[in-house]
Amino acid sequence: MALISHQIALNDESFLVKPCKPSTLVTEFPEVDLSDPQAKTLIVKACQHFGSFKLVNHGVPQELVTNLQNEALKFFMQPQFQKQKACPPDPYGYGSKRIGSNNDVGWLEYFLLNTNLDVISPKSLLLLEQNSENFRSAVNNYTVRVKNLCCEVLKQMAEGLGIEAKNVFSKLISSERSDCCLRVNHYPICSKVEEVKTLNEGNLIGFGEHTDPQIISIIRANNTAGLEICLQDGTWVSISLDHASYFVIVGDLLQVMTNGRFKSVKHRVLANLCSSRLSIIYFGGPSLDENIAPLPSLVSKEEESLYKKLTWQEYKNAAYKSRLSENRFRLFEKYASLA
Ligand SMILES: C=C1C[C@]23C[C@@]1(O)CC[C@H]2[C@@]12CC[C@H](O)[C@@](C)(C(=O)O1)[C@H]2[C@@H]3C(=O)O
Ligand SMILES: O=C(O)CCC(=O)C(=O)O
Ligand SMILES: [Fe+2]
Repeated sequence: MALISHQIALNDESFLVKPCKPSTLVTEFPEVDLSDPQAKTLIVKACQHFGSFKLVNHGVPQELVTNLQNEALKFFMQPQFQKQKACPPDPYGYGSKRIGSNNDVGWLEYFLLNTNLDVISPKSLLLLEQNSENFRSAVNNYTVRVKNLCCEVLKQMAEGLGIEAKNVFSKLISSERSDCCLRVNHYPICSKVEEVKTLNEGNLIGFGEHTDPQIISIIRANNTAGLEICLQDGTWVSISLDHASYFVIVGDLLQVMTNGRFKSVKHRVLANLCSSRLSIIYFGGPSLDENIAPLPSLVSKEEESLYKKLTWQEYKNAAYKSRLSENRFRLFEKYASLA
């Protein structure tokens, strides 16, 4: 199905980001084959250096992805008044151009649902109910499989880190009350290409720089470029993602639980001026009352625990009050208030 070209007015100056450091294409970006016996070692290495990696041979059937993409496109093609029945996002629901509740904007529209039926929010239910049975089953079938994938990847991380209880991370996601969500982002083509080129050296922010607050995020996108990650030296690299691979991102909670061994990576999406982009992201979060702190087995005698304990609810509340690009780690840092 062809992607849609939307007309969104380019009159909001906050889209026009300051020229950012140019991005480079890293050809040797880590790619992990989940069926490779070395996968756990490669995953740990990638999470330490890049806070992310590409994942192939993951076992999620292409059909589930294609169904969800098609249903999502049907949703986005509806008239605005129909989509806006699930607006404004709270954070769940349908959103357009505004991200979160703190004046962040981006060249996109999206829907966000929490997927666990035990804790599903009213807006997520509304979104499911206002759409067809095909939409609901595409969402359900996909989330069941991607959640399993999340757990598999988290088990490999635990094994790779030499942790005895290999379900130490995955049990947080598989719990009945886990706080996981599914987001579908649609970045339309910007029809005013010339205007953007002149005003902003060709850069139009789709989704501004941020880290993901949860444990892990798993991204699937159509073939369109736009996703970038920030390397440790502050340079941005463009991630070329084909339609069959996943991109896995370490979230803030995983950085805390690994006592900083894994890096929660800053990433952003630049809108593509030639073709629209559709991405599907599954965010794996623990139950709201889960205490998050560095795992004792990862804090060696010589080291100290870098972060204090917070529940996911405490961290989530604070994170959702912050701007997209804010450094939310201060909340976890033990010595921040002494500085
Ligand atoms: C500006 C914001 C949007 C966000 C909540 C926040 O206040 C800061 C974190 C943002 C983020 C990034 C990852 C996910 O896309 C998201 C759903 C999340 O959990 O944290 C978004 C939030 C959002 O879109 O509401
Ligand atoms: O759309 C994408 O590829 C990534 C968006 C993102 O980082 C997010 O939704 O948190
Ligand atoms: Fe993100």
